[in-house]
Amino acid sequence: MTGSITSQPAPKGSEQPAERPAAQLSPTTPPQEAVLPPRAPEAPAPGTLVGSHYDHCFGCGPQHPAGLRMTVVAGEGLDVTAEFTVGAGHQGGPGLAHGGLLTTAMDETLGSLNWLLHAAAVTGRLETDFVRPVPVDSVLHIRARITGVHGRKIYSAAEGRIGGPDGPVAIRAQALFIQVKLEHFTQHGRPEDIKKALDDPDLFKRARAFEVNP
Ligand SMILES: CCCCCCCCCCCCCCCC(=O)SCCNC(=O)CCNC(=O)[C@H](O)C(C)(C)COP(=O)(O)OP(=O)(O)OC[C@H]1O[C@@H](n2cnc3c(N)ncnc32)[C@H](O)[C@@H]1OP(=O)(O)O
Repeated sequence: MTGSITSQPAPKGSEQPAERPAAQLSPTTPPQEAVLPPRAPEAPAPGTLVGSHYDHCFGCGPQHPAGLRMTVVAGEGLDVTAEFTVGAGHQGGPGLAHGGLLTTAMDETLGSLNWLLHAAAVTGRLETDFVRPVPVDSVLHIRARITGVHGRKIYSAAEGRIGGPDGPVAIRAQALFIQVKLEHFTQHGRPEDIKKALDDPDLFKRARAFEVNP
């Protein structure tokens, strides 16, 4: 049996106000005062891999057993490119990518941009528009760029295309990342994972660098 959603009259007192408030900018749109800073001296050279920030990250960790294992390449400016191959294990509808996983791929790519500023930052807000379905076996070609920085807030945007790097857009995303100090991880993360992470000499080097230059 198929059902349909019937419209009910709104309860008394819940009517829309006669005048709508003026359209507001999305919190992922940089304010006028935002700037585009230069790449950090430590930023990966254009054309080179940005590198995983944590071996067990679901998005980029090479040791994650079921993660997306994404690799991201630094662009010439405050931009990166990445590819995500949609496998059979990534399905939502039959033969189609799950939207949440596509969002994860966008989040991971957008998060990689912060390395170009040598900033440790976490996603505060992520908005996605799913423009067309993405079939299993497609490669999602993602291009992402920083659109502005204001204080601790890093604004960015990305598109994911299918059928080639210049193919039609399948997904768009805008994000607001917030710079955090090392304590964000050490205070909130599961202690055994924090200990393991701090024991990793490479990660520790990066984390220390953030601590002295947050
Ligand atoms: C030992 C191990 C070392 C590891 C070294 C590795 C380092 C590199 C790891 C990178 C990892 C990336 C991984 C992939 C990307 C994720 O998946 S990150 C995981 C998902 N995100 C999270 O878990 C974040 C959870 N949220 C939080 O912890 C806190 O809300 C935040 C985001 C840190 C902000 O809290 P806060 O520091 O107290 O700052 P707060 O004053 O609330 O906000 C600052 C500003 O941002 C604005 N803001 C904050 N949230 C929002 C929002 N949702 N919407 C709009 N505006 C907002 C505020 O309004 C405020 O604006 P102003 O007043 O300054 O104008």
